[in-house]
Amino acid sequence: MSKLPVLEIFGPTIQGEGMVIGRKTMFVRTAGCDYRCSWCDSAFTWDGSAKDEIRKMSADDIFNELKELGGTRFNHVTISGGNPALLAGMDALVEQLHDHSIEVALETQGSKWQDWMGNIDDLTISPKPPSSMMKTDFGKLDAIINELRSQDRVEKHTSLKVVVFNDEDFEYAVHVHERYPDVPFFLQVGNDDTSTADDDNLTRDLLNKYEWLINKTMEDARMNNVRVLPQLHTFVWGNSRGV
Ligand SMILES: C[S@@+](CC[C@H](N)C(=O)[O-])C[C@H]1O[C@@H](n2cnc3c(N)ncnc32)[C@H](O)[C@@H]1O
Ligand SMILES: Nc1nc2[nH]cc(C(=O)O)c2c(=O)[nH]1
Ligand code: SF4
Ligand SMILES: [Mg+2]
Repeated sequence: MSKLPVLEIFGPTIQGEGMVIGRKTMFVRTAGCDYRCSWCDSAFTWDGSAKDEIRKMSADDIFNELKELGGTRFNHVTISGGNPALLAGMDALVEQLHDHSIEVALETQGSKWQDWMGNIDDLTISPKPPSSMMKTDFGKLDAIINELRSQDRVEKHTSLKVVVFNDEDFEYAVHVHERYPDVPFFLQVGNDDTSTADDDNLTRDLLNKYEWLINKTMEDARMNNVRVLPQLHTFVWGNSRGV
């Protein structure tokens, strides 16, 4: 059985972002990413700083640890990273969770497709705006969205989520929404201080940014069918890891 590089398993907590915000969930965070976003809040998954914490785990190992931590107090697991879509061997974990009536969410940036992504219950695709310094391969993203459309996964099981730091990012978000108008769309506030431990300052700053993003959306006729969200977990736990 193939082994997966795992950096964190935690929960139960709440899903702090996107299409199932507020949902009670466990998290599995894999190591490794094909991107290097300038503002990545999980850079430890790819910058080498946590390389000693990476564990090679089978689907069984991961399932057992989820059960040890969460017992019977969960029925939803979110797989994030890093980019879990780098890992072909994730299919076994998704199947095992489904066999136990546990729903599965995935966070990925839309740069890679794996066949098991067609079985994800809550699939968040988060293409990266200019402030990240990454370049979206729209040919790749088109192919992924078309694959999901052909499997009838778009309406109920998929969403797009774009993090916005500035006006240019907002225009990028408009472009993505207009390119895939049938995919439920979320705007997310960017956190530009992912290392501060001053939660009061961070919260005030993020609330102001949320208000800015709301106002921009309210004024824009191209963005009538979107949802605007903060990262809810940062309001409760700041920049802490494993929550
Ligand atoms: C850490 S990423 C891991 C999954 C995948 N690599 C991705 O980017 O979608 C999870 C989510 O956090 C978002 N994110 C990362 N850094 C952020 C920041 N500084 N502020 C707001 N959202 C951020 C990403 O855009 C993504 O939607
Ligand atoms: N509570 C909580 N919600 C989240 N939603 C997306 C997360 C991620 O890092 O992918 C995340 C996370 O790390 N924690
Ligand atoms: S794609 Fe996701 S994990 Fe990778 S660098 Fe960007 S935000 Fe971080
Ligand atoms: Mg996060």
